[in-house]
Amino acid sequence: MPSVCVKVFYGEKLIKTIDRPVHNSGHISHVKYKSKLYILQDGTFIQLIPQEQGSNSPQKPISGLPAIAPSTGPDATTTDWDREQTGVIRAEVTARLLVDAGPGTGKTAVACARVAWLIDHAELEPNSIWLVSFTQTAVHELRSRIGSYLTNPNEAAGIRIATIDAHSWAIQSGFNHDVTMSGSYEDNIKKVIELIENHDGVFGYLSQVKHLLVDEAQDVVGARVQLMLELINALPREAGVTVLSDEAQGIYGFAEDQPAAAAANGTLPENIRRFMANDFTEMELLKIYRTGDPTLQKVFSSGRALLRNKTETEEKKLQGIRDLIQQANHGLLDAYGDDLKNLPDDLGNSFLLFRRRGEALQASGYLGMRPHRLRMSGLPPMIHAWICLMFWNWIDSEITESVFRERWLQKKIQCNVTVDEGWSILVRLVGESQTRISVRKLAQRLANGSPPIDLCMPDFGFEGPLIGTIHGAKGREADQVRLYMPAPSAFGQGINANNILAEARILFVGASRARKQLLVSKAATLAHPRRLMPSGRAYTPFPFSDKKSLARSMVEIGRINDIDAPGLSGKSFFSSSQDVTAAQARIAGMSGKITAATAKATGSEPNLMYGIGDPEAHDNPYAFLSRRVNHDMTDIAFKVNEIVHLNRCKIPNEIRYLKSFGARTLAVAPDDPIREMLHAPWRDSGFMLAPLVLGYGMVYFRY
Ligand SMILES: Nc1ncnc2c1ncn2[C@@H]1O[C@H](COP(=O)(O)OP(=O)(O)OP(=O)(O)O)[C@@H](O)[C@H]1O
Repeated sequence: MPSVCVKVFYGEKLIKTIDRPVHNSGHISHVKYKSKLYILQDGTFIQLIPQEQGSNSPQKPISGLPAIAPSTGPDATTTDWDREQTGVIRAEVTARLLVDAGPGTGKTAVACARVAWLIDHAELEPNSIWLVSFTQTAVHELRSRIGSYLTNPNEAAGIRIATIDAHSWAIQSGFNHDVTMSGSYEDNIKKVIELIENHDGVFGYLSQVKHLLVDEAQDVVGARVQLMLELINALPREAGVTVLSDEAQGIYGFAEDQPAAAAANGTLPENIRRFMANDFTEMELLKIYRTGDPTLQKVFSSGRALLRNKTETEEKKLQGIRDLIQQANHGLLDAYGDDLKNLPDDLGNSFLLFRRRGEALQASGYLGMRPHRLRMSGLPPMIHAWICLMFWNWIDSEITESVFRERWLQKKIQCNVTVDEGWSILVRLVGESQTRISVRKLAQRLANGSPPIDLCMPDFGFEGPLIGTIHGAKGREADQVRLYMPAPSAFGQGINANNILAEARILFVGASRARKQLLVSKAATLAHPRRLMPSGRAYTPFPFSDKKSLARSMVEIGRINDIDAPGLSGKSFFSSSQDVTAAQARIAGMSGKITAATAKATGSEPNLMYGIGDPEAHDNPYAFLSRRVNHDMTDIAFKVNEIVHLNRCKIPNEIRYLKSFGARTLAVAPDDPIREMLHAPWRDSGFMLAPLVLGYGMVYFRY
């Protein structure tokens, strides 16, 4: 077959020149590009059609991502990449690489550039590339970063980027029709492994994968390691695999207090070395790009060397990391509370990082109504409010594109997604065809614990500095990092005292997020938040009191199930649909801003209910806390009583100092029996608005 040198244009832009075999049908010559045939125009060039032209064009975006940021980092195809990075980005399509490299050396950037290269140069279809990321929010950022490297950014929408759990859900729900993801996460992963091993359909599905990338692989431990090994095993031999990790940053769990025991059988890279060493080539990235500051570079490189040193004791490693951080400190901050009360104004690009969730919540409390964002484990999925605004009174199981567009206009939806983008995201997720989506499937999909990231907000809050746990900031960077380190004495008091090495790594991860400045302060020393089993709620009992008559504790409010569907539209909380309508309208009005809230108790135990409302007003609550809060409060009251012996074991009358960070959509699956407890039309639609309520205030127990 003759071949020809073809110029590929995207709009006016020449994007590449390639050699291609020519196919002839009749007197028309075609060439194949990315698995599609194009007519050779003028015998020498093909024209890809930019997004705004022709709805059936092969280049029509298959999803409307929220606007993709223009490239700020290095371009995937330019020579900005160093030799080691280029070696990974442009490795053979079928290569299986294990890349271990320190913080800020460009692992994530390289992973994104590799995906872009695989699409643009190796011509893989975007949907044949799977990228596994550690957290939901990282997924969000990876997609826009890849988009910024691609010739046609819209192709980023087709790449399968998800957390391991979301990939598992996709496999399960595709091949096991009575899937419920209700078991423990270990059970669910086991079921997926069984499917991969035994189900021909899954095998066929995985045979379409041409490349698998895993970022932050040092944190893949426990059952997820087995799942990833099975997945790699099930891929066709010619599928490439790129695994990126930094052993020195291994902090394992999703949560800041997940037991280190989860890593007993080793991390994914360790297991790849153990079982698949012959299939993988090990590579390194050497240069630190995150920061040019010499003191920070020293923390990055000396810290990593210390943590990887096999002869040093864990205690010495922890002390060594603390010392390095103190030496790199660009200026000591005031004591914790004073620093937070007097924060400078221009902290938009700063992280305020804490070791524990309770401390981060407390810090958010200090900031009051001042704009800030929050990121950590345990918060509910923040599904965009527009989903609920569109569907709260939609009771059919499907909706067509034209009706969807009409409703969008009628309901005056205002959000950071256009109607076109909204529709194409839904078509991709739950489309029955290009012009019809299943609203029923949408409710099902959003009700499970890992809703698709394209429909979620990355943080609680919209602007200002980001407050969070070090775990929540993993893989990210900011110009300034304010690191509130636990006092050395805290290590005997519940902070992983039996895993000193993990603590050293956590501090290392926190410090190595900084691009320009690292400022260090101490976290509050009085606070000893503990975990409450089984919910994981943080609380800080206060054993001392001036008057000796107070039984009190700070208690975390705002965990995943603290507000559930009955508390938003349930018949046992609201007397009529009209009351729910009024409450939902108030929540809609809180969208996009931080507002003060308080939860007041009505009724008496065991039927006591906490209604959330405006602290100043005396009107009806707009939402109710779930019974889980009552149960945990009762347990905490008893625990506090063990300390103060005041026999004040009744739960508080009021939970003050709450804040709402706006509104999110809460979905209830169509077959969930909870629906029967709700007023119409929420019972039938399954979509309602929930306030993003959070707090870590002091509560007073009664007798
Ligand atoms: N070749 C390069 N030239 C310029 N900047 C680069 C280059 N490679 C990476 N960077 C930039 O360096 C920063 C750190 O990169 P990245 O976040 O990918 O590192 P990482 O190895 O994943 O870090 P960590 O392990 O700490 O999460 C980013 O801002 C990225 O854009």
